[in-house]
Amino acid sequence: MVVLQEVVVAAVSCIVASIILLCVYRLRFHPYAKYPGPILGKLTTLRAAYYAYTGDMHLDMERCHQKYGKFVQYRPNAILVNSPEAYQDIYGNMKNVKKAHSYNVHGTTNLIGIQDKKEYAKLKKIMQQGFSDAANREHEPKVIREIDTFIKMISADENPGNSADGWSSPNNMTLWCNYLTTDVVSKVVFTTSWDLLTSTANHGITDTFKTLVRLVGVLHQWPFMKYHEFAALIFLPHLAWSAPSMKKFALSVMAGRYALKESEPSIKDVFGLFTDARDPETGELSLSPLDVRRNSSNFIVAGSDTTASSIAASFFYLSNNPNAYAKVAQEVRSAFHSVSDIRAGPVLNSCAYLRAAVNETLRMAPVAAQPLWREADRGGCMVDGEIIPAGLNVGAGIFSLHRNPKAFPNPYKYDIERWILQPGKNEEKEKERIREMSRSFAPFSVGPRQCIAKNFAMMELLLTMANVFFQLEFEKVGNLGQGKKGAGWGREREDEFQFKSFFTSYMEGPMVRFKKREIEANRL
Ligand code: HEM
Repeated sequence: MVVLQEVVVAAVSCIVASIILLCVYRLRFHPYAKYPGPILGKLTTLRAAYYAYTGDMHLDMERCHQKYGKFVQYRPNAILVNSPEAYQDIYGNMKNVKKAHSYNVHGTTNLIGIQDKKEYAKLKKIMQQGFSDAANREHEPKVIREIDTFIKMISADENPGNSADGWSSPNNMTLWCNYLTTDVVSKVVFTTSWDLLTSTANHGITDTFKTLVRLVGVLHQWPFMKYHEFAALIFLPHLAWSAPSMKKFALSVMAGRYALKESEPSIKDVFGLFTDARDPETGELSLSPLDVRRNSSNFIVAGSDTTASSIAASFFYLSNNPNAYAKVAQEVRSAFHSVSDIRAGPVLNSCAYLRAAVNETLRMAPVAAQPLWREADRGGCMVDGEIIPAGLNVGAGIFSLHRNPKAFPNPYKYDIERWILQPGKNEEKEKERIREMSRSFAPFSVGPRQCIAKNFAMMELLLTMANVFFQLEFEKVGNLGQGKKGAGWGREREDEFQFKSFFTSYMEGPMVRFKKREIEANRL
């Protein structure tokens, strides 16, 4: 009995001593110990996991920068750096960094999760064809068809809440934008979709996506990546269900796509492009069926809530800012003569206020607001004048970057004019001002691992908002989604759209009602 007691005491002492030694090492001798940061963050990565879980990580990072400065030790092995220079040093081209080990959570053969640069280059060569300029031109009619349905649904006359003056009943735009973008991206990738805009049968998928990106966000901060699936089941069962649920939804849409291909062998889509891709040297298929499935499903997740949140945020900010609304409305309504004119191209590109409104929305509500961790490669790297030793993580938050008052004066204000050349001022200086500001603007990230479908996403955003402005009037109803007094640090500004920073962001609302404008609304 005494022997057992001694063994237990010795074991406990060893554990306590190891923990104390680890704490001393992390606080005093770790290469990152010299940077300021929250004590708990220096000791354990679970602090970051907690903020990823609550969805307040973007605010916590911003608060840390305000308290500790540009460099913050946010986790034992990871620092955050907040400056435009640091952003380019970490994410720009030809940098000696790779994606952090935590990206394994996406799967090691999934484009977004690949660490190895050679393997990544091989896969990217195939996948970027799916969203090249030529491919986007082919996708455009599919996008427009879904936007047509979206507009019909949000402004539906048969809506029982419609008032006599033609306004629809209020729509929760986070939900409707998710239905739109999920239908768009699944049509583009698989030719078929769950028809979320017109049927409620699969509306559960939005909850699956939301839970999945929350789970992935937490696991990105999890201490032991090797056992992340097991850890998720034990510690986060209320989130872990989303992975098998996502697989089920993906398989159902793929089954629909196979059936369609039987009856219409000529269909062309991104899934087909991935399936048929061949290695130019061997002539063998480049991707296994499993990798095609995983990557295609990943495109659905990556391409739905991101664009949905950006469109929902556009509705929030434009309905909250009458001057911006009026300028975009006037511009769009005079640029196009009919609905069928609204296409990607020079006229859409000439809508400076529309683009300014979208840019300003992406600045205020960036959808990738968690730190996108990178790992210094062999030999280390330099970030804003500091040496990052090999193997350690470094990151910069897009949310903090977009609120840097040096780059964006009055950063909490939604101000589309900041993106417009101001009349009466020196044009060259104005262009330089906007160029300089754009160095701190990175909603799609920058460099080799920036969003692969950035141009597609911008096309979808601009086409959606141009069509809405051309065909409808809209106004906000109530306060859903906005900041309010007592809501906690960073959540009190009433004119700011609030979101949860999971791996991608999640919002609620705004509630918006619509009224049809009197125009010729038939596509030619
Ligand atoms: C407004 C909409 C969007 C925003 C703001 C956005 C933003 C981003 C950001 C910041 C990244 C970098 C992530 C990282 O470093 O871990 C990224 C990567 C990615 N995005 Fe997007 N995205 C959007 C829409 C889309 C769409 C529509 C698709 C697909 C149809 C897509 C597919 C991807 C993929 C596959 C990656 C991984 C690329 C890689 O690792 O090389 N995104 N996106």
